[in-house]
Parts: sequence; structure tokens; C-alpha cells
Amino acid sequence: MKNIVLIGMPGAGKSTIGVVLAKILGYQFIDSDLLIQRQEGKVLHELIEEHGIEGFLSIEEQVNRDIHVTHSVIATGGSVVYREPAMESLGKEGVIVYIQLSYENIKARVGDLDKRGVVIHNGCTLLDLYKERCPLYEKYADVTVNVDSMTIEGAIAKVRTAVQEALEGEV
Ligand SMILES: Nc1ncnc2c1ncn2[C@@H]1O[C@H](COP(=O)(O)OP(=O)(O)OP(=O)(O)O)[C@@H](O)[C@H]1O
Ligand SMILES: O=C(O)C1=C[C@@H](O)[C@@H](O)[C@H](O)C1
Ligand SMILES: [Mg+2]
Repeated sequence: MKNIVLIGMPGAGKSTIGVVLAKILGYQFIDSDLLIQRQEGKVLHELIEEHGIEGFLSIEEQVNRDIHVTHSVIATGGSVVYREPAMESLGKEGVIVYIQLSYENIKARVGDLDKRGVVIHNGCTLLDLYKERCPLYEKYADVTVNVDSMTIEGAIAKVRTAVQEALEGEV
């Protein structure tokens, strides 16, 4: 049985959708960000400050490559797409679902980028980040689900249907 791997911008709703979807499907829920925090004993923004962007991405890559599970929904961090080996490994683990949301809605959802711990270079805006990342999410996605103007419940149902179609009823 395939796992379901959620990718997308910070604030897209990967963790929010993922945990409820797992419950509905009777799957386990895994949040890569929480695995990173548990392994390192620090919260994300501390890790980015301490190790720098490339150092953090290396930790994130290793943690995601080490995920080997079944019957699980995996919510990833928004920056996982910067490391091809991590995406290759996740792609073998399950169907990759891009949770797509417009820039305007992402902007409204994410608060202080520093406190949230987003991988962004100095001088780069959220819009720059959005434009840089969207092609990467599209590149790795097996399925894209747009969740603009959807309630949380609506988004979960849409993701579930899209995954079922992609896996031809396997879940
Ligand atoms: N469909 C929705 N409608 C309104 N708000 C939502 C919806 N889905 C998620 N949210 C809200 O958006 C915020 C961000 O959601 P969440 O933390 O799940 O995003 P994420 O994709 O996991 O982000 P990150 O990459 O930072 O882990 C939360 O406050 C959540 O309650
Ligand atoms: O989108 C990002 O740059 C990130 C999102 C978080 O989920 C974390 O994975 C990390 O803080 C980086
Ligand atoms: Mg999350």
C-alpha cells in the first residue's frame, strides 16, 4: 500500500490536511518537520540560525531520506524540494501530492517568516520564494490539488479523492 506524501509552500496546509487525512484513512501521520526537531532537539528556526540554509537543508534531506514506512501520510517541510535525493526517496515511498495555494492566500497565512523558520535568502521576498518554488513542487508532484478558497474539510476531501483516483482505489 502506497504512502501519501504532501508537498507545498509553507502555510499551504500540509500538516493540517495530513493529520486528518491519516485519521480518515486509518493511516499513521508523519510530519517531517517534527522528525527533524526531535532528532536535533531544537525547533526549526533555531536550526536554520545555527546551521545556515545549506546546513539545515542537509539535515532535512537526511531525515526525509531515512523515512521508510507503510500506510502513512507524510507532511513534509516546504523546503524539501531543494534536495533531489530527498525527493527521489520520498517518491519511492509514496504518491507525491502538491498542495497548491495562490500567492495571495499563502501570504495571508504565513506570519513572521523568521519565527516560522522558512528557508529564504536575505533580501528575498515571499513572492520571490513562491516563484522559485512552484516549478519545483510541480516537477515532483504526481498529483496537484488546488485548495484555494476551500475549507479545511473541503481540502481534505479533495486531496482524498485525487489520491484515490491516482492510486486507482488503492486507498
Ligand atoms: N483550508 C484551509 N483554510 C483555512 N486555513 C487553513 C486551511 N488549511 C490550513 N489552514 C491554516 O493555515 C495555517 C498553516 O497550515 P499548516 O501549518 O498545516 O501548513 P504547512 O503546509 O504544514 O506549513 P509548513 O510548511 O510551514 O509546515 C494554519 O494556521 C492552518 O490552520
Ligand atoms: O518552507 C520552508 O522553507 C520551511 C518550512 C518548514 O516546514 C520547515 O521545513 C523549515 O522550517 C523550512
Ligand atoms: Mg507543516
